[in-house]
Amino acid sequence: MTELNARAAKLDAEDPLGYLRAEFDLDPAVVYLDGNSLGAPPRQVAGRVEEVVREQWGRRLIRSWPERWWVAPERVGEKIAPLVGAAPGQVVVADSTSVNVFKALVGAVRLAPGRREIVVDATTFPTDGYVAESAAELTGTMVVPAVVDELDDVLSERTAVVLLNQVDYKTGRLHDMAAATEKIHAAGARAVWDLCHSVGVLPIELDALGVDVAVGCTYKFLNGGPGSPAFIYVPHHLQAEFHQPLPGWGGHRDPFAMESSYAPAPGIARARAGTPDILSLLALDAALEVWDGVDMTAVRAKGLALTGFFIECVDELLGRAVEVVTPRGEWRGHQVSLRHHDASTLVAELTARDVIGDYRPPDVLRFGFAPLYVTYGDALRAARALADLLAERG
Ligand SMILES: Cc1ncc(COP(=O)(O)O)c(C=O)c1O
Ligand SMILES: Nc1c(O)cccc1C(=O)C[C@H](N)C(=O)O
Repeated sequence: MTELNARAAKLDAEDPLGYLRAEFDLDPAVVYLDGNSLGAPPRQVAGRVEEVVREQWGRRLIRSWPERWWVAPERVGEKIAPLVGAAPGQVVVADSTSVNVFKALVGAVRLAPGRREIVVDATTFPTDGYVAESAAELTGTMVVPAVVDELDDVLSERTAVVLLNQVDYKTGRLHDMAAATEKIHAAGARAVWDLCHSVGVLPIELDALGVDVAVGCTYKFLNGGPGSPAFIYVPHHLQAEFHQPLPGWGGHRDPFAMESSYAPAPGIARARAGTPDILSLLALDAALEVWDGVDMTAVRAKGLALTGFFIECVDELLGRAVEVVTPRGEWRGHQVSLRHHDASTLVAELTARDVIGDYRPPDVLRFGFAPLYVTYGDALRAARALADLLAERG
């Protein structure tokens, strides 16, 4: 046994979160390192979805709406709230992240009257940039791209809103939410955070940091399933003024009164738009049960240790054949990105060997390390598989 094998075995044996892997329905033959794109299914989800279809839909039929479904977006939002440092009544699950970015940006621009610029993280996931352009067009503002480390260069009395990612989807870099939010507020602007790659990764403190609006998806580290609905956070003190641009009946103060004019619900429900996607929402509801009693500090510690161990394995087994793009210090999420000119083919070949990561253009191999189910042994096997592939090519 090599030294790396012995280390991986010891780390797995001593892992305080190791017991959680058994809660996921994973193929033991597969090394799954793409939970930063689509999380793995917790075991209880399949049965719960079946029960929802058979009992709640099949037997209770439309009675399920008043009995339990209509308030599910807020109820499931309360399960996400502790994961993002939000007191009750400030998170609702609804729509996709793209739709929520739109609601968040337009709503936040309206909270910054007289200001004409939306600053957007220049390396953001494309949807945020596309949606920001549209939000700017509709609100008479303009988009200003920014390097997150150089916010001072773009912030001014013109800035209405700044949209940033806590963790960059391509490099895995973690940004300093506290420092950036403080700067944004010092400039008199609103801070909107996209938490897609950080929720379920590290302790997040939205209330404590005074974040204005946040959005995030639930199908990555929260394991809600393909297309599970996203969430949006608006703190209590901004809710009354938060006028989002999709005033569907779902966000009305009295939806079933069917009034002819729109009046927003008094609380976070005003961030809803139309009918909730119940099957996906209740799959997410079941998936979130795995977080019960899990300490986010332990999750973060394991995520850093796992990604750190993977980087060590890459250094030792691959040397300079690839470039580690992800920061080696603590400012990273739970993914490691490697640069190689033939990244796309390598990812396909790794998948054929049951090691699943993903490719992001033009030259990045991305590996996600979900601490609830990825092992140190998985990290080593992935690095070794990549090293073997490159060795076979000579
Ligand atoms: C940072 C970020 N924002 C948004 C999205 C996706 O938005 P949607 O859930 O609407 O597809 C993703 C991933 O798909 C993402 O990585
Ligand atoms: N949302 C996705 C989808 O519907 C299909 C494939 C991938 C995704 C993703 O989530 C991509 C992901 N946000 C990323 O960081 O690249």
